[in-house]
Amino acid sequence: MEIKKQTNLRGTLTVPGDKSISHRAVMFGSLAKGTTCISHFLEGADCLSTISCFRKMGISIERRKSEILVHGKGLHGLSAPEALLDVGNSGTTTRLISGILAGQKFISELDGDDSIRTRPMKRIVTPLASMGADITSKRGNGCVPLLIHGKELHAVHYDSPVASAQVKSCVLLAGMYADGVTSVTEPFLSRNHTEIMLNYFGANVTSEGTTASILPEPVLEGRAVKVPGDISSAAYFIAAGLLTPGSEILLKNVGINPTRAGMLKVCMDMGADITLLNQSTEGEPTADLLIRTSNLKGTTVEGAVIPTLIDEIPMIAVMAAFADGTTVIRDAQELKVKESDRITVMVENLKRMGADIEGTDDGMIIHGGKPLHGATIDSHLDHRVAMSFAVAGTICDGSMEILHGDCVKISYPNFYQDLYSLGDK
Ligand SMILES: O=C(O)C1=C[C@@H](OP(=O)(O)O)[C@@H](O)[C@H](O)C1
Ligand SMILES: C=C(OP(=O)(O)O)C(=O)O
Repeated sequence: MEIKKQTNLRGTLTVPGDKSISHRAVMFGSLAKGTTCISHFLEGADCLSTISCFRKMGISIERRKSEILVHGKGLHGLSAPEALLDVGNSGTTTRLISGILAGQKFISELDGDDSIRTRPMKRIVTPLASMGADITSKRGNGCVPLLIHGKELHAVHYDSPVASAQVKSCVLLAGMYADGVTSVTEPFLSRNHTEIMLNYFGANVTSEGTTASILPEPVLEGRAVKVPGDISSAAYFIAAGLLTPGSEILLKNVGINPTRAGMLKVCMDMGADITLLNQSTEGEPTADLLIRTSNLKGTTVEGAVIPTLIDEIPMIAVMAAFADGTTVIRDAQELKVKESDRITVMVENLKRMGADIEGTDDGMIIHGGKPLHGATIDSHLDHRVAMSFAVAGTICDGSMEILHGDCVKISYPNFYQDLYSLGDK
């Protein structure tokens, strides 16, 4: 994929629906009684993997032009899948569905692509096993393929060593099938979409600090879910708008849940001109984001903010390379176990562009403001890496090529069309 330089980004953009919320709407809709109607659903490959898994367990899911209809069968309505469940590239599908499958009365098997086959699943197998689940990593390496024999589950309190919404959600979902109150404490608060949406569907989830608890056997009712724009997708246009000279763009209806919106805080710390308009606090909070070209300066990104912007760090690293001064990113060791090792891959590719960057065990140190030029970038089939460098390519001089650039289909199928929709024609 060849990337062209752009100037004067102007206009309005609606980014695709939130990936995390789209996955959950399909899953919880499948376990609810009645029909769940999902609007602005993300038609990315990851969310389509979730649809395919639930269809294989007997759930009828209709894909209409502007909405998805999930005809749920209740908490105990899934049927044994005839074939293995293909989770594709999606960590969210794998970890959340495992919590559900652990409590079923049937056996199931999960497998996916080469990337998901390297991602750690012990982090969910350990708490699920403590609840009485029977899960085996078929290759004995703690990764998929996973074989799950559904069992009667016991309620536990789980102290998670990682701030991960996928681990938290997995345990809470298993807790729906347990014999008492199940709770999870995490070191920092991760995204709380599961807690919000399960309650909306009729479950009883309470949150106190970094602990979330769920009562068993909820009666979930089908609902209308309006998926907000994905702030992780908006991140590319926030960065492009801030860094491209002569820009003023409006990103409509973006989710700004505080457990997800750390990118906005970091941008403000870097000196960004961002205005929040039309804020709504009904359900998941949303706003329109007005982005204007800004002179950015370096900052420090660490601690509790990390889980609230974990997927945006590749884009933040690129912004930091264009900003003046030094940016330090710490406490982000989770980046090593995403679709690629995002510390190594960002450092390797930013160096190719001429950046002064160094990887650390848990992040990066970027001395910004060096002249950057186009390069051949290896996305390592990681959608966030491809999109971050595509944005970089619209700003820097010289030709930029992204290898395996089509991996953007995982979370943003129309990314390149949208990227070129705002610049001078
Ligand atoms: O729960 C979710 O929807 C997600 C949680 C995060 O993963 P972790 O839970 O592994 O941090 C994030 O990186 C992923 O893109 C989506
Ligand atoms: C890490 C990501 O997703 P997942 O864990 O669902 O594969 C991501 O989208 O950046």
